[in-house]
Amino acid sequence: MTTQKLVSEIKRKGSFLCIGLDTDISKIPSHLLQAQDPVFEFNKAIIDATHHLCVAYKPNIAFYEANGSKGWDSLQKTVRYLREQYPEIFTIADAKRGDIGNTSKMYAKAFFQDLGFDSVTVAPYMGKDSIEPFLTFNDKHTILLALTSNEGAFDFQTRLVDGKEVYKTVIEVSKGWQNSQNLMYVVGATKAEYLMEIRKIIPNNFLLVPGVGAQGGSLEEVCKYGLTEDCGLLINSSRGIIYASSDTDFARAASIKAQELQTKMAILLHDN
Ligand SMILES: O=c1ccn([C@@H]2O[C@H](COP(=O)(O)O)[C@@H](O)[C@H]2O)c(=O)[nH]1
Repeated sequence: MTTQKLVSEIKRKGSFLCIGLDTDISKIPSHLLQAQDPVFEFNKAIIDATHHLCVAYKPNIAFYEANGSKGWDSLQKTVRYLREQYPEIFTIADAKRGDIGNTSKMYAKAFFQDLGFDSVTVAPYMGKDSIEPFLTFNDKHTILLALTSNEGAFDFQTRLVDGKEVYKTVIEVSKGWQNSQNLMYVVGATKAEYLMEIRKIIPNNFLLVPGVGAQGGSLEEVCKYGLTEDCGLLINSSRGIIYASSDTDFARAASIKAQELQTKMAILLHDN
């Protein structure tokens, strides 16, 4: 999906919500466990109940890998379902990959070609040759970890090296990579106070912002410095939406939580 199409969907829906499909088999309602693929049934119900309120879904690959080959089946079925039923939705494989060039090429093939995701998250630690194989895919987006939402972000990312924070160097250097127009960046909602500085380096790039909801990040704080003319933000919430109820009403409960965020987003977009 092109950035232009993503922006037009954000405007049409009045939403820049991304729903995280971090589907943990031990947390899904017990009545679904009789199904042949409980994880897919859960995802399908969540998607059907919330697709009109969000513009993106982000399955975190760890939750699928943890179930072995069955997990990959559930993931594949989920992405196919989204592509066939809701082709206007932007899909994010939260996989945090990156390796030497020829290995990254295989990761890119797996997530963009085989699974057909619109985007994948990657770690910048191994540098340019580990990321460029992802960037060669046109109309696909590579989402680079910049400043993550967890406490451990302070271990390396905010450290000064040659007088500059590592996360700023990551963003600045990555702007010079081939096809860097295909880059988006992860910035945690718990780090909203850093957004003013980040927007000075990348005024227009889309940011994927996890950490609203269960991690306590504030939507309003993120928007204060993160919003651009074209929105420029995808705000993710996973547990806060998909586990709103553990009973038979789980999909409706998820849609209520998603609606709460979408309503606030529509106002923020309107006032922007
Ligand atoms: O900095 C980061 C990068 C990725 N994540 C991922 O986003 C979701 C957040 O889930 P919640 O349940 O809404 O807390 C999850 O998949 C993380 O692995 C992140 O939180 N922070």
